[in-house]
Amino acid sequence: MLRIAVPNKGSLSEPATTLLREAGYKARRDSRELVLHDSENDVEFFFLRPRDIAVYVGSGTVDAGITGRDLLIDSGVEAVEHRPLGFARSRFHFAAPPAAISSVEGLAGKRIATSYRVLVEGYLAERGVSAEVIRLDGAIESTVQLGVADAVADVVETGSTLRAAGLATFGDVLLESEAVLIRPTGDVRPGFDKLDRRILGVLTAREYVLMDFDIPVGKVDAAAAIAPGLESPTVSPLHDGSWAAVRVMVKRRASHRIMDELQELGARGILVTQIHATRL
Ligand SMILES: Nc1ncnc2c1ncn2[C@@H]1O[C@H](COP(=O)(O)OP(=O)(O)OP(=O)(O)O)[C@@H](O)[C@H]1O
Ligand SMILES: O=P(O)(O)OC[C@H]1O[C@H](OP(=O)(O)OP(=O)(O)O)[C@H](O)[C@@H]1O
Ligand SMILES: [Mg+2]
Repeated sequence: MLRIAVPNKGSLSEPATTLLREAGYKARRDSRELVLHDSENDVEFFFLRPRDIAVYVGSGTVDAGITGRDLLIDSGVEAVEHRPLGFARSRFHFAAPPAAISSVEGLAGKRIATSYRVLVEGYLAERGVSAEVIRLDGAIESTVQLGVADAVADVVETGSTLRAAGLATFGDVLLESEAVLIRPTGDVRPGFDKLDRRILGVLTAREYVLMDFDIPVGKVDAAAAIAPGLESPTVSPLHDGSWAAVRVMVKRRASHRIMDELQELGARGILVTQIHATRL
């Protein structure tokens, strides 16, 4: 039975649960449930703190886990980042009051508050900057105002938390993070590939839509040039022999541009349908 660690709280928890549900796994009914046995799919889910998940996977206690890339790196453990999952995207930045510090070199001798000590100390060491790193659990942006730090190093998504605290980022982005599927180093555990295929099926379905349209037969080639599909479009004859029905997968992001172009070409009855799962 495959043992999978899933975030029980925070930004990762809900999207991870949704992904697994869409991949056909049993969902927990109560957010206090810590273990969920899905006998139909021969897997067991352990709901754990996202920061601890890398540790359980790294030690091989569980066979797979979902966590953040930043948390995996900060844990310092060795585990394989097997697949990015496209949610909980964030950037990791230094920030300080704009007039006070504006470069990484300017951090020398200063106090930096962060929840990601290993990540920050690694970055500073690489650049030969010596500073005091203060490890705190959260609300990092408040530490400068509270006088316990001169700068922070934290997760930024929209930047509104930083702005509200009167801080501005400086230097390079330390890390681009998102949720990732991780596994222990060494041989892939039995059942892992099936989990991975199911997840990939859902991620691909989210990326594509199905497009149907009718087009005069003489314009099918031009339509296929606009929307070539993955292999090639499915073309079916209409009862009126001068028209054809075409079905094709297109990238969700491109779907409106493609509809514009097909309509200009002479396509009619263009329909876009959501795909729930795929195996390509
Ligand atoms: N506002 C955010 N937007 C996007 N991703 C975020 C945000 N905050 C945290 N993350 C990401 O979510 C992952 C989990 O972070 P963490 O465990 O700190 O949870 P959290 O969402 O901050 O919840 P909490 O701090 O309440 O426990 C990390 O990979 C982090 O980069
Ligand atoms: O750039 P923004 O969109 O403002 O998001 C970034 C903020 O979100 C997270 O905080 P969270 O809400 O998890 O609180 P925490 O600091 O207690 O972890 C993160 O630690 C930042 O503070
Ligand atoms: Mg947080």
